[in-house]
Amino acid sequence: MNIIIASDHGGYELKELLKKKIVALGHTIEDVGCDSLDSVDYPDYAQRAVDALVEHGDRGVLICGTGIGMSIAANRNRSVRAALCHDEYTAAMSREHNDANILCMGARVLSPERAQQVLHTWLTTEFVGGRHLQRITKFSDI
Ligand SMILES: O=C(CO)[C@H](O)[C@H](O)[C@H](O)COP(=O)(O)O
Repeated sequence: MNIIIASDHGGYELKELLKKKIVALGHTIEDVGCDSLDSVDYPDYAQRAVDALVEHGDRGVLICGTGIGMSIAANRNRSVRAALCHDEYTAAMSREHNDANILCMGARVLSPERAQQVLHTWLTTEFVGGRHLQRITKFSDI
């Protein structure tokens, strides 16, 4: 898959670590910033990632301090189902039940080890469809 990744300054170091993990899993990666620990505004990077995802990406990974701001921003786009995940269970459910196309994580919430586990689960879990397809289709009515 082609994975679009972005962070703000709070997620920059975790982003750099997770890029290696994504490549090791055999995916291509497109990093749309940020590029340092300098303070930036997370909606700017959420928007860059969403634009790239909608245009040519398969999935997205967004990281800020809590993951909350990135998830709020990304979900403003109607093509996005961004899920803020804290553990392997929420990561698996966001894929199996919600067909999440963006994973959001908080670098100030998760240890680097936990974040890598969450990412691995999220990238390797498939949507199960069925009643869950019926439900996520209703997002477009809201
Ligand atoms: O989700 C967030 C905000 O809703 C993120 O945690 C940001 O990374 C955080 O707000 C950044 O805070 P800072 O004090 O400017 O580093």
